[in-house]
Amino acid sequence: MLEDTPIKKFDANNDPAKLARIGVHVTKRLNANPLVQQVEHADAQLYLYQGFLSKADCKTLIKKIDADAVPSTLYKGTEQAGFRTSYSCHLNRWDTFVAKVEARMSDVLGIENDYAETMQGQRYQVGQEFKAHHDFFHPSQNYWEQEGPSGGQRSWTAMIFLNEPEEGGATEFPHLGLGVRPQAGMMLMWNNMNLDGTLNYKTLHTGTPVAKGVKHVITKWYRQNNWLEINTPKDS
Ligand SMILES: O=C(O)CCC(=O)C(=O)O
Ligand SMILES: [Fe+2]
Repeated sequence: MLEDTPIKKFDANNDPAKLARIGVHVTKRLNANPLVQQVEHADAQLYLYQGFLSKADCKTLIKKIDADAVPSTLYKGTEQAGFRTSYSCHLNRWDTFVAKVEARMSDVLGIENDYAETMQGQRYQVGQEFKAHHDFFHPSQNYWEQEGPSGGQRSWTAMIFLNEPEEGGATEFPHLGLGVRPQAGMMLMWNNMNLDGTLNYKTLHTGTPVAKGVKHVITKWYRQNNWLEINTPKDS
Protein backbone atom coordinates (compact mmCIF):
# COMPACT_ATOMS: atom_id res chain seq x y z
CA MET A 1 0.00 0.00 0.00
CA LEU A 2 1.19 3.49 -0.81
CA GLU A 3 2.42 5.37 2.24
CA ASP A 4 3.32 9.01 2.00
CA THR A 5 6.52 10.42 3.33
CA PRO A 6 5.46 12.92 5.99
CA ILE A 7 4.77 16.33 4.47
CA LYS A 8 7.56 18.53 5.79
CA LYS A 9 6.24 21.97 5.06
CA PHE A 10 2.67 23.19 5.14
CA ASP A 11 0.85 22.49 1.87
CA ALA A 12 -2.19 24.73 1.49
CA ASN A 13 -3.69 22.27 -1.00
CA ASN A 14 -3.73 19.52 1.61
CA ASP A 15 -4.78 21.49 4.64
CA PRO A 16 -5.81 19.26 7.58
CA ALA A 17 -7.56 22.16 9.35
CA LYS A 18 -9.82 22.82 6.38
CA LEU A 19 -10.37 19.12 5.73
CA ALA A 20 -11.28 18.63 9.39
CA ARG A 21 -13.88 21.42 9.17
CA ILE A 22 -15.41 19.79 6.10
CA GLY A 23 -15.45 16.40 7.83
CA VAL A 24 -17.18 17.69 10.95
CA HIS A 25 -19.71 19.72 8.96
CA VAL A 26 -20.67 16.82 6.69
CA THR A 27 -20.93 14.26 9.49
CA LYS A 28 -23.20 16.61 11.47
CA ARG A 29 -25.44 17.01 8.45
CA LEU A 30 -25.56 13.29 7.68
CA ASN A 31 -26.17 12.35 11.32
CA ALA A 32 -29.16 14.70 11.36
CA ASN A 33 -30.76 13.17 8.26
CA PRO A 34 -33.27 10.42 9.12
CA LEU A 35 -32.98 8.97 5.61
CA VAL A 36 -29.26 8.39 6.04
CA GLN A 37 -27.83 5.44 7.92
CA GLN A 38 -24.37 5.47 9.47
CA VAL A 39 -22.23 2.38 9.02
CA GLU A 40 -20.82 2.41 12.53
CA HIS A 41 -17.06 2.00 12.58
CA ALA A 42 -14.45 3.45 14.91
CA ASP A 43 -11.93 4.02 12.10
CA ALA A 44 -13.93 5.78 9.37
CA GLN A 45 -17.09 7.76 8.65
CA LEU A 46 -19.28 5.85 6.22
CA TYR A 47 -22.95 6.38 5.42
CA LEU A 48 -25.67 4.83 3.28
CA TYR A 49 -28.78 6.35 1.76
CA GLN A 50 -31.02 3.59 0.44
CA GLY A 51 -33.39 4.41 -2.40
CA PHE A 52 -31.73 7.75 -3.05
CA LEU A 53 -32.44 7.43 -6.78
CA SER A 54 -35.53 5.89 -8.32
CA LYS A 55 -35.21 2.91 -10.67
CA ALA A 56 -36.18 5.22 -13.56
CA ASP A 57 -33.43 7.71 -12.69
CA CYS A 58 -30.92 4.85 -12.44
CA LYS A 59 -31.96 3.70 -15.92
CA THR A 60 -31.50 7.17 -17.37
CA LEU A 61 -27.97 7.33 -15.96
CA ILE A 62 -27.12 3.81 -17.13
CA LYS A 63 -28.10 4.81 -20.67
CA LYS A 64 -25.84 7.85 -20.52
CA ILE A 65 -22.94 5.74 -19.25
CA ASP A 66 -23.43 3.07 -21.93
CA ALA A 67 -23.50 5.73 -24.62
CA ASP A 68 -20.20 7.37 -23.60
CA ALA A 69 -18.11 4.84 -21.66
CA VAL A 70 -14.52 4.27 -22.72
CA PRO A 71 -11.80 2.24 -20.92
CA SER A 72 -11.17 3.77 -17.47
CA THR A 73 -7.95 5.59 -16.77
CA LEU A 74 -5.64 6.10 -13.77
CA TYR A 75 -3.52 9.07 -12.76
CA LYS A 76 -0.27 9.55 -14.64
CA GLY A 77 2.51 7.67 -12.91
CA THR A 78 0.10 5.28 -11.15
CA GLU A 79 -0.99 3.28 -14.19
CA GLN A 80 -0.91 -0.49 -13.67
CA ALA A 81 -2.28 -3.03 -16.14
CA GLY A 82 -5.41 -4.77 -14.84
CA PHE A 83 -5.88 -2.32 -11.95
CA ARG A 84 -9.01 -0.55 -13.17
CA THR A 85 -10.58 -2.55 -15.95
CA SER A 86 -14.02 -0.93 -16.00
CA TYR A 87 -15.33 1.47 -18.63
CA SER A 88 -16.17 5.01 -17.58
CA CYS A 89 -17.25 8.43 -18.73
CA HIS A 90 -17.58 11.95 -17.49
CA LEU A 91 -21.13 13.09 -16.81
CA ASN A 92 -21.84 16.58 -18.08
CA ARG A 93 -22.66 18.80 -15.08
CA TRP A 94 -24.53 21.21 -17.37
CA ASP A 95 -26.96 18.50 -18.53
CA THR A 96 -30.21 19.35 -16.73
CA PHE A 97 -30.83 15.79 -15.55
CA VAL A 98 -27.26 15.29 -14.28
CA ALA A 99 -27.34 18.72 -12.64
CA LYS A 100 -30.46 17.80 -10.70
CA VAL A 101 -28.94 14.55 -9.45
CA GLU A 102 -25.72 16.33 -8.47
CA ALA A 103 -27.58 19.08 -6.64
CA ARG A 104 -29.51 16.48 -4.61
CA MET A 105 -26.33 14.57 -3.75
CA SER A 106 -24.49 17.71 -2.64
CA ASP A 107 -27.47 18.80 -0.59
CA VAL A 108 -27.37 15.52 1.34
CA LEU A 109 -23.70 16.02 2.19
CA GLY A 110 -24.03 19.76 2.69
CA ILE A 111 -21.11 20.59 0.39
CA GLU A 112 -21.44 23.20 -2.33
CA ASN A 113 -21.64 21.29 -5.61
CA ASP A 114 -18.87 23.38 -7.19
CA TYR A 115 -16.41 21.68 -4.82
CA ALA A 116 -16.96 18.41 -6.71
CA GLU A 117 -14.98 17.27 -9.70
CA THR A 118 -16.81 16.25 -12.83
CA MET A 119 -18.88 13.23 -11.83
CA GLN A 120 -17.92 9.88 -13.37
CA GLY A 121 -20.10 7.02 -14.56
CA GLN A 122 -18.59 3.55 -14.52
CA ARG A 123 -19.57 0.18 -15.95
CA TYR A 124 -18.08 -3.15 -14.88
CA GLN A 125 -18.74 -6.23 -16.95
CA VAL A 126 -17.92 -9.80 -15.90
CA GLY A 127 -14.34 -9.98 -14.63
CA GLN A 128 -13.89 -6.21 -14.47
CA GLU A 129 -12.78 -4.53 -11.25
CA PHE A 130 -11.12 -1.58 -9.57
CA LYS A 131 -8.33 -2.89 -7.34
CA ALA A 132 -7.61 -1.56 -3.84
CA HIS A 133 -6.93 2.18 -3.82
CA HIS A 134 -7.51 5.35 -1.86
CA ASP A 135 -9.63 8.11 -3.33
CA PHE A 136 -7.52 10.79 -1.64
CA PHE A 137 -4.45 12.04 -3.44
CA HIS A 138 -1.06 10.85 -2.26
CA PRO A 139 0.87 14.11 -2.05
CA SER A 140 4.14 12.22 -2.60
CA GLN A 141 3.05 11.17 -6.10
CA ASN A 142 3.99 13.13 -9.21
CA TYR A 143 0.36 13.83 -10.14
CA TRP A 144 -0.01 15.98 -7.00
CA GLU A 145 1.93 18.77 -8.66
CA GLN A 146 -1.00 19.16 -11.03
CA GLU A 147 -3.90 17.99 -8.86
CA GLY A 148 -2.92 19.95 -5.75
CA PRO A 149 -3.38 23.41 -7.25
CA SER A 150 -6.50 22.35 -9.18
CA GLY A 151 -8.83 21.94 -6.21
CA GLY A 152 -6.70 20.46 -3.47
CA GLN A 153 -7.16 17.22 -1.59
CA ARG A 154 -10.23 15.01 -2.05
CA SER A 155 -12.40 15.09 1.03
CA TRP A 156 -15.58 12.99 0.64
CA THR A 157 -16.64 10.41 -1.93
CA ALA A 158 -20.28 9.85 -2.87
CA MET A 159 -21.10 6.81 -4.99
CA ILE A 160 -24.44 5.59 -6.25
CA PHE A 161 -25.09 2.02 -7.34
CA LEU A 162 -27.38 2.03 -10.37
CA ASN A 163 -28.11 -1.69 -10.61
CA GLU A 164 -27.40 -5.04 -9.01
CA PRO A 165 -25.02 -7.54 -10.60
CA GLU A 166 -26.18 -11.09 -10.00
CA GLU A 167 -22.83 -12.01 -8.43
CA GLY A 168 -19.79 -10.06 -7.27
CA GLY A 169 -19.13 -6.34 -7.65
CA ALA A 170 -19.33 -5.38 -3.96
CA THR A 171 -17.39 -2.34 -2.80
CA GLU A 172 -15.07 -3.65 -0.09
CA PHE A 173 -13.00 -1.84 2.53
CA PRO A 174 -10.47 -4.48 3.59
CA HIS A 175 -9.03 -2.51 6.54
CA LEU A 176 -12.50 -1.87 7.92
CA GLY A 177 -13.76 -5.39 7.35
CA LEU A 178 -16.73 -3.96 5.48
CA GLY A 179 -18.33 -4.78 2.15
CA VAL A 180 -21.26 -3.03 0.50
CA ARG A 181 -23.35 -5.04 -1.92
CA PRO A 182 -24.71 -2.99 -4.81
CA GLN A 183 -28.35 -2.03 -4.39
CA ALA A 184 -29.95 -0.03 -7.20
CA GLY A 185 -30.44 3.59 -6.17
CA MET A 186 -28.37 3.40 -2.98
CA MET A 187 -25.82 6.12 -2.28
CA LEU A 188 -22.66 5.28 -0.32
CA MET A 189 -20.70 8.18 1.17
CA TRP A 190 -17.46 8.24 3.09
CA ASN A 191 -14.88 10.63 4.42
CA ASN A 192 -11.45 9.99 2.94
CA MET A 193 -9.94 11.88 5.87
CA ASN A 194 -9.84 11.23 9.58
CA LEU A 195 -11.88 13.67 11.66
CA ASP A 196 -8.66 15.62 12.36
CA GLY A 197 -8.25 16.18 8.60
CA THR A 198 -5.34 13.80 8.06
CA LEU A 199 -5.41 11.12 5.35
CA ASN A 200 -7.35 8.06 6.44
CA TYR A 201 -5.40 5.13 5.04
CA LYS A 202 -8.06 2.75 6.32
CA THR A 203 -10.46 3.96 3.62
CA LEU A 204 -8.61 1.75 1.15
CA HIS A 205 -11.33 0.17 -0.98
CA THR A 206 -11.91 -1.97 -4.01
CA GLY A 207 -14.63 -2.48 -6.60
CA THR A 208 -14.49 -6.29 -6.57
CA PRO A 209 -14.82 -8.17 -9.86
CA VAL A 210 -18.31 -8.71 -11.21
CA ALA A 211 -18.86 -12.47 -11.49
CA LYS A 212 -22.26 -12.43 -13.19
CA GLY A 213 -24.29 -9.59 -14.67
CA VAL A 214 -23.20 -5.98 -14.96
CA LYS A 215 -22.56 -3.16 -12.49
CA HIS A 216 -23.04 0.53 -13.14
CA VAL A 217 -22.12 3.23 -10.62
CA ILE A 218 -21.62 6.95 -10.49
CA THR A 219 -18.84 8.42 -8.40
CA LYS A 220 -18.43 11.95 -7.19
CA TRP A 221 -15.29 13.19 -5.49
CA TYR A 222 -15.40 16.40 -3.46
CA ARG A 223 -12.30 18.54 -3.12
CA GLN A 224 -10.94 20.69 -0.33
CA ASN A 225 -11.44 23.80 -2.50
CA ASN A 226 -13.92 25.03 -5.08
CA TRP A 227 -12.97 22.76 -7.98
CA LEU A 228 -15.19 24.38 -10.58
CA GLU A 229 -14.01 27.90 -9.93
CA ILE A 230 -10.38 26.83 -10.23
CA ASN A 231 -10.98 24.72 -13.32
CA THR A 232 -13.10 27.18 -15.29
CA PRO A 233 -11.05 29.17 -17.82
CA LYS A 234 -11.22 32.84 -16.89
CA ASP A 235 -12.49 33.91 -20.35
CA SER A 236 -15.51 31.57 -20.40
O1 LIG B 1 -17.07 0.52 -8.12
C1 LIG B 1 -16.78 0.47 -6.94
O2 LIG B 1 -17.33 -0.31 -6.18
C2 LIG B 1 -15.73 1.39 -6.40
C3 LIG B 1 -15.48 2.58 -7.28
C4 LIG B 1 -14.41 3.44 -6.75
O3 LIG B 1 -13.74 3.13 -5.82
C5 LIG B 1 -14.14 4.75 -7.36
O4 LIG B 1 -14.76 5.07 -8.38
O5 LIG B 1 -13.30 5.49 -6.82
FE1 LIG C 1 -12.48 4.74 -5.15
